[in-house]
Amino acid sequence: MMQVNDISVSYGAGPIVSHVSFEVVPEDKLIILGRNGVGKTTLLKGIMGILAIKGSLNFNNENITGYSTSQRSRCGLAYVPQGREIFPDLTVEENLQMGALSHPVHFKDKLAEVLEYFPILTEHMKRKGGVLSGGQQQQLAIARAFMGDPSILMLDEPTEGIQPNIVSHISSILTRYHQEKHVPLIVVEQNLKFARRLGNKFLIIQKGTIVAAGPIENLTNEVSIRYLSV
Ligand SMILES: Nc1ncnc2c1ncn2[C@@H]1O[C@H](COP(=O)(O)OP(=O)(O)OP(=O)(O)O)[C@@H](O)[C@H]1O
Repeated sequence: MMQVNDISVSYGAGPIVSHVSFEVVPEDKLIILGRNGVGKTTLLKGIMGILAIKGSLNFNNENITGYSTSQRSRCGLAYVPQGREIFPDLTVEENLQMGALSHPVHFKDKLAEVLEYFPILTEHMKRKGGVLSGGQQQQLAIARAFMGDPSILMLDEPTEGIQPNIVSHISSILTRYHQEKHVPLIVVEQNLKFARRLGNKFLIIQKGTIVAAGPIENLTNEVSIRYLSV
């Protein structure tokens, strides 16, 4: 499905992500963990083509290393960035339309399908995205990604600053979406409870390299103390 082969990413000086390799198959809900500043966001941005990478990236047997971000989107890669980055001055409906740019003909059908996952958004369709609460904005950002019918979905800290009951709701929505659509997830996360509940595999990054990886059952308290405690 997706092979990340020996990827390095830098902002100029030394590499921030260094020789990272892993594979994602359709069954996967891969959680990427690591302390602050170790390169998790940089890795996702490299995969999404927002930052240039060294190494290679294959998606569905296609080498997409040289593709631009929009070409990667058209291949089915979707990314919900940290801080959500919805369009605050556009309405909820317009935000969702932006997510459906690649499928404008089927907008109404897709909208109805996506709102089944996020019924809360139905009552806010005409409001500006910027006036929604943080939890609602996060749901809008994920809903917008669903509108593009992604083949793989990457999320950067979807629980950051979100109250616990919405965190658990988001976990349920992502689990259901994954089960129903068979879309693999790559989720950068600091919330261990959320990670264990959602994920089937994990990897931990330290100083830009993978230092631990495996099935989620192996993300023991001992491993978290060793690599994640501050
Ligand atoms: N635009 C940039 N220019 C230069 N350095 C950057 C830039 N963005 C991030 N960095 C540096 O790259 C390193 C990794 O940052 P990154 O955001 O990928 O970490 P992270 O693991 O996602 O952290 P966090 O958990 O805090 O979000 C940090 O040292 C950061 O200061």
